[in-house]
Amino acid sequence: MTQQTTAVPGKFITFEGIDGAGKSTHIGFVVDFLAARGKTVVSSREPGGTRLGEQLRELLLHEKMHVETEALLMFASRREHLAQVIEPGIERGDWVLSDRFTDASFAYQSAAGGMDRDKIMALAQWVHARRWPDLTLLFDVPVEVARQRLDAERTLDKFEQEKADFFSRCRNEYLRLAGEHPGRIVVIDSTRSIDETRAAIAAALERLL
Ligand SMILES: Nc1ncnc2c1ncn2[C@@H]1O[C@H](COP(=O)(O)OP(=O)(O)OP(=O)(O)O)[C@@H](O)[C@H]1O
Ligand SMILES: Cc1cn([C@H]2C[C@H](O)[C@@H](COP(=O)(O)O)O2)c(=O)[nH]c1=O
Repeated sequence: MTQQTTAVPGKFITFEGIDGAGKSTHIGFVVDFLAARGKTVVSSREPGGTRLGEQLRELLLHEKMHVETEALLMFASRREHLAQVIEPGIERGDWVLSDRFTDASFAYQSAAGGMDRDKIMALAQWVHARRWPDLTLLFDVPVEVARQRLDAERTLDKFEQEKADFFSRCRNEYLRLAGEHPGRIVVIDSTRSIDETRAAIAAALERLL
């Protein structure tokens, strides 16, 4: 008789926040934290995470385009990411981390870019109706703090060059989403020191372990 073993499904954790909020700073910490607890971790990002997705990322971060084209390309990248990285990883029992997912489309293309929210929801239902993150860490800082952090460090891409009111709309939408999904989205006060922020992240992760 053949015995079939089915892996316990893994988890899906996403990182969100306005540009410069500090989310990328903490992904390495989360990888180490979970690995130390015996989890196999896959760390990825959107747009990107696959060969095609990284090509789309180049276009999305550097070419001006209609906001609906932008949303469609974000979801094209996401579809490939789900097929190649997210779903196979979760099925293997891995913990899949993604630097951004669909909440970013609500914040950037809809709230800030002006696209109809229902169209983003329709794309989300089409592309990943049954797959939403188990946990979303929302790194929250005032727009001015994020701007100072970005200015201190790099050449700005298309989104990072947007004005303060664009990021205010993004931030407000992220906070609105957190209010709508309190069981999934944990707001992390990212104005605190890196160590204090890590402690808040660790507490949120413990809930999933
Ligand atoms: N808690 C913190 N205190 C002070 N500086 C911080 C803190 N967290 C991050 N930073 C700094 O802010 C800058 C931006 O951080 P990071 O690249 O992680 O932001 P991000 O949210 O991933 O931005 P983006 O989405 O644009 O990539 C970095 O220089 C980082 O060192
Ligand atoms: C997934 C996703 C991303 N964006 C924007 C948000 C950021 O400005 C960039 C990605 O850059 P990061 O440094 O890796 O955070 O893309 C978006 O507008 N919509 C999306 O769905």
